[in-house]
Amino acid sequence: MQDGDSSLLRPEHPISRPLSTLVEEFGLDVRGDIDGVEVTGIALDNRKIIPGDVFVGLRGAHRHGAALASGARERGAVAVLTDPEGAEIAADSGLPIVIVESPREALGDISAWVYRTIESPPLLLAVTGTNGKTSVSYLLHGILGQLGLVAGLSTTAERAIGSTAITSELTTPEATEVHGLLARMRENEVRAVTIEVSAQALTRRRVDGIVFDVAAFLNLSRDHFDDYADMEEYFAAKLPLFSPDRAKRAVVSLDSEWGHRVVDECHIPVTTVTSLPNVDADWTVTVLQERVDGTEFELTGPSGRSIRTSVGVIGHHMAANAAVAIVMLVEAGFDLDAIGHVLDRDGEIVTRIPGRVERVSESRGPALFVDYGHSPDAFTVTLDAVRRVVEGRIIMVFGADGDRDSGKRHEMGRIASEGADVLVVTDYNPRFEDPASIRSVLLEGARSAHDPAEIHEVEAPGKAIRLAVSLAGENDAVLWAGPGHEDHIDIRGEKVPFDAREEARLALREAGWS
Ligand SMILES: CC(=O)N[C@H]1[C@@H](OP(=O)(O)OP(=O)(O)OC[C@H]2O[C@@H](n3ccc(=O)[nH]c3=O)[C@H](O)[C@@H]2O)O[C@H](CO)[C@@H](O)[C@@H]1O[C@H](C)C(=O)N[C@@H](C)C(=O)N[C@H](CCC(=O)O)C(=O)O
Ligand SMILES: Nc1ncnc2c1ncn2[C@@H]1O[C@H](COP(=O)(O)OP(=O)(O)OP(=O)(O)O)[C@@H](O)[C@H]1O
Repeated sequence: MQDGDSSLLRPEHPISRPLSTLVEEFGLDVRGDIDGVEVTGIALDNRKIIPGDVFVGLRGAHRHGAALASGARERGAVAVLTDPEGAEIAADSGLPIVIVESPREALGDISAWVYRTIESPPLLLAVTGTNGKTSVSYLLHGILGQLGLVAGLSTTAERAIGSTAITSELTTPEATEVHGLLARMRENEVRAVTIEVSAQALTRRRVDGIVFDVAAFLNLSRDHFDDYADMEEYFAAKLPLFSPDRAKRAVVSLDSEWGHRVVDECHIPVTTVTSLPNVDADWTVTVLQERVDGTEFELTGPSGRSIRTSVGVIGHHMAANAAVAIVMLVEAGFDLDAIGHVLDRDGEIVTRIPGRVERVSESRGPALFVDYGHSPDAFTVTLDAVRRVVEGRIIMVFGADGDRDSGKRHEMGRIASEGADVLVVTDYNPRFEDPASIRSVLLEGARSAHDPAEIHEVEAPGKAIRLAVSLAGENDAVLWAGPGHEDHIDIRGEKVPFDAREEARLALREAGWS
């Protein structure tokens, strides 16, 4: 598995199709000669072009992709697909130009045509929400494997076919890569695919050309206010996933108020789930036991049918995530008893969720969890989960993403300070921002708490985790929120290798805890 490796995002044995047929079927305009031109793939980054590809030139924030058409031709592109502005820009590229008014709007269907992904698709599952998408996707992937299916996965952390995986760049790949991945999965006889769908992916039409069998809505809370003006706009970006042209059925968690809005406003059959005691839903999850190594729960559905099992991760929220995964499979046509049978056989949902409250410590010494939480709600939920499984203090290490929704930082600091006993505020992906000013807002938030925690500031994350471990006693817990599965820190656009889980293990070893 390699960062930037996109090998799984296109078929190994592509099917060649005449460009003229594409042009005819989609009623597109053409400049240049396309007679005899055969297409085997499609890509919107000229660096990822391989011979036989159509290069899609999109207008971006920094450039018009069509300006890079000559480079695409050098790598073997057979044509450029672009908008009227791009057609002018790419005029001298030496490639035939296919013109479409709005390439993003057409890209899903065109990519589906190139890779023939509409023909006999696998079972298609989608997961959206502010928090929990990656976790639910891995839980689905795990149960599908336990049921004996070859399963495929696309998440923030990895794209995977069975046990082969590559590191992800975006949460949801662009439409060209989504369909390339589906084609690759078909070659590998994948029967069920789970795709994590971000709000940005819906806004940017990355999952067009797909009709999901079941789509789940998990929750909505403050995040991504750099992409969306407010919660209403953020919600409006998510809602289109629950329309008949995108999904056949919905599974909606009523754990956030926004779930009720999805139920009221969507136009496909809906099944509801909740982990809250006083909310009416089709399915209810009850947490039976919370341990440092996992959570046991019971899920009860219509006519009292129930299932009792465990997930090997801490937290009420993980039981709620697992419940959504199970209900999605029931809605997809799997028998609840068959699911119950494999879970009983294996003793739990067998999965590995990278960097989501992942315990990296051993049985001796403080419990150390590395998490991907980077929103106020994720902090609340994980701190609550840790508090319920440890007797001692919580020492929390965290920072905040640079160049991402700066308005949430104060609240993150306050929540951390109210939920933990000791804070170590550090750096996390400063990108092009000044890391000291990110920390200062987090610290301000932390100091504004009703009953503030003991607060430390340590710039370097490696030193921060070592301080946290040195402050922790046998019965305490260290929660490192932010880096999760990531293997680098982004400093001014440079990806500096940094693996928080590895650093945390080292820090424990150096402190004599393993
Ligand atoms: C802000 C944003 O949406 N940026 C996206 C955008 O980049 P851009 O507008 O800066 O593109 P650009 O650099 O102007 O380039 C224009 C075109 O030229 C192409 N190009 C560019 C350079 C080059 O050398 N060769 C080349 O062909 C690009 O592929 C693009 O098509 O177009 C690129 C190609 O499609 C995307 O990869 C990129 O996503 C960036 C990486 C991103 O971070 N997106 C975020 C907003 C995002 O989508 N996040 C969500 C989830 C987040 C979450 O839940 O936490 C996600 O699904 O990942
Ligand atoms: N059901 C949930 N409700 C609230 N918070 C959750 C839930 N599930 C997970 N979280 C928190 O959100 C963090 C991110 O989890 P996960 O990666 O599964 O979500 P995500 O929606 O995929 O986020 P991202 O798109 O940023 O990867 C977790 O590490 C945890 O702190």
